[in-house]
Amino acid sequence: MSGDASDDEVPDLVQPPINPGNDNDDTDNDEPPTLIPTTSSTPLKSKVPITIITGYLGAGKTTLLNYILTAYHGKRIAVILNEFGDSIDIEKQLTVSDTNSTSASKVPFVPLANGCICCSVKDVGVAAIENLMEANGDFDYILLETTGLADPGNVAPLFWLDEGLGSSIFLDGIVTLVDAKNLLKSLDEGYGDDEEALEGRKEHGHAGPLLTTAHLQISHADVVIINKTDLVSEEELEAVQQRVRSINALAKVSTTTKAEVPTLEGFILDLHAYDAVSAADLTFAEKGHSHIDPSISTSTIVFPALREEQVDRFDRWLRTVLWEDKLPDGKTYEKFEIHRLKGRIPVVRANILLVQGVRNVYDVNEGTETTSEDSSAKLVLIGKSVGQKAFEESLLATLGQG
Ligand SMILES: Nc1nc2c(ncn2[C@@H]2O[C@H](COP(=O)(O)OP(=O)(O)OP(=O)(O)O)[C@@H](O)[C@H]2O)c(=O)[nH]1
Ligand SMILES: [Zn+2]
Repeated sequence: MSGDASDDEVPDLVQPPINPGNDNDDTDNDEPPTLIPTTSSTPLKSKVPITIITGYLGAGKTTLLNYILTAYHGKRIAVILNEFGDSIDIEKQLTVSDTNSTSASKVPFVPLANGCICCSVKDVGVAAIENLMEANGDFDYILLETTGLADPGNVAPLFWLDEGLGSSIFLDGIVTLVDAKNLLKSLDEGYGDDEEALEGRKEHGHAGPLLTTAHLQISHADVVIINKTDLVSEEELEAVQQRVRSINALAKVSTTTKAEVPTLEGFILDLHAYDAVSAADLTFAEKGHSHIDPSISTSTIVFPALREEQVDRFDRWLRTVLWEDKLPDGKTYEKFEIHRLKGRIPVVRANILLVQGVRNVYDVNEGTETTSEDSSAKLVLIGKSVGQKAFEESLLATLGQG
């Protein structure tokens, strides 16, 4: 091991200077993202994973939660329902809880069997959840069920935080439930997406093929569970699977009835989807080139391993693409949008770089493998218009190889 860190250290989790999704006026019901000092007397504890569970109304989110709570013994799990002024969630509490059901709407926390608790919150955020944990003791795992219309791309960056912030939780992964019977219709027509939401998305440059909440929930997923398979024929199920894979070739896809997934650990829980990038993750994505879905697709750029002096240029390319929504180095291109990004970028005579991104937040870490001369780099992009040739041309031009 070389003792001293080189001065061009790989950047930590990088966020754009201004978060374009957030207006910056100080609404006073919003807790500021305070840094939590790590110097307190609390002994070092391991961080608690949080899994975000999304999926449209009735897709089977609560069914999955109940299944996990029954099947995943030996862990204290906190279930958090993100209510957003949605009355349905009171019902959810009742479904999940097996005690205290009558007072569920008054008491924020409902104790569940096997030491789990359930609560319903309006403002999801690290501070809110850390308060919850403080008030209720330690938990081994947190499951956050979002409302059916939530865009996971807005929720994920709240929990995907830099080590330096000293947070006690970390984002483990996003699990999206889809309803086998209704998914194709939802992707083609939008579901429950009110006019306003669709108009809003158009204003954000989503003209052209319809980009629905169903797309967003699939494109950001680490795991997609196609539930309610009992309601469709084999052919219908096959079509749904293909459509899901064409949108997101990085996600693991499985099919279930009553959300009964074959295993939990490593399959929907404890994924470490935001800190690891395995070669296997990218291999499948590289093969998929179908563009069945008109709005969102997965695309892989393969390019030669970087020389050390190209690492900064690569980072500049990422910043321009993710923060400015532009392809650097002057090529004409179609307007695009990146939801998720993963890459393994070997650097000649140095360690491999592992790249992770969700929307405009990204992270580059050094892996342990060193690079052989002939290994190539792979960058997988999920989003709108990510299949265009201009991506590769722009990247190679920025690296000085074009
Ligand atoms: N036929 C069939 N019904 C299912 C399946 N899984 C769940 N359901 C039923 O579908 C309904 C909705 O399931 P939930 O788990 O409440 O779905 P949800 O996504 O939590 O719904 P909301 O919280 O309302 O958004 C319930 O009546 C379930 O019993 C399945 O695989 N097949
Ligand atoms: Zn539910």
